[in-house]
Amino acid sequence: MSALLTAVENRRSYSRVTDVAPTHDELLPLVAASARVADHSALKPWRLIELRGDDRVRLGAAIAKAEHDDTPSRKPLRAPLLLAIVVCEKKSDKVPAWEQEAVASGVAHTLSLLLADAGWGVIWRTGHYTRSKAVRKMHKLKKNEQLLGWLYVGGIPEGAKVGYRKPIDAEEFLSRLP
Ligand SMILES: Cc1cc2nc3c(=O)[nH]c(=O)nc-3n(C[C@H](O)[C@H](O)[C@H](O)COP(=O)(O)O)c2cc1C
Repeated sequence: MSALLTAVENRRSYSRVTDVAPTHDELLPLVAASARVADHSALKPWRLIELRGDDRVRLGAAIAKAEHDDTPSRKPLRAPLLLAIVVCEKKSDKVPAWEQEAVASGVAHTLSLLLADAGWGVIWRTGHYTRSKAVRKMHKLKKNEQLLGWLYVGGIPEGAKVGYRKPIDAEEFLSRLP
């Protein structure tokens, strides 16, 4: 079995992580590799924003604002590092918005896999507030940008139980044209 197949098969999400996180410099090669996803017209319609320390408190306040809640949300504090996934829609006659979202999404999935392979705990999270005005503003998104959520990243807790996802019957998902 190839190392890639094993890595993909073994990937799982960690909803609980410890407070260690990859540094900016450790992330760079993984981000560069993730950029190798298929990208129609090579528009690179994505970017990532690192949220660490008090950045997460600011996100908690923005979430509360979006949800008309008096108490700041503690959700962003569940991991030491959040990577906001941003799709940056580029002007193109050839590549519609949905294709550009597919590229940004591909980057996020690939980066999740590479982070998992490097030994980090990762989970992709969103929420009703993901595309709210308050959360947009806090990330200083431009008009052509939208959030696809955040990769929550941290250390894998000792003795963390491996989640189970029932294997699919691939025959059900792969068929010939009717
Ligand atoms: C776009 C996207 C958004 C998601 N949002 C959430 C979320 O807000 N909360 C959550 O618990 N899981 C969310 N998930 C699912 C988790 O990332 C994860 O896949 C799920 O918990 C199953 O775990 P597994 O990946 O180990 O099978 C999201 C996944 C994707 C792709």
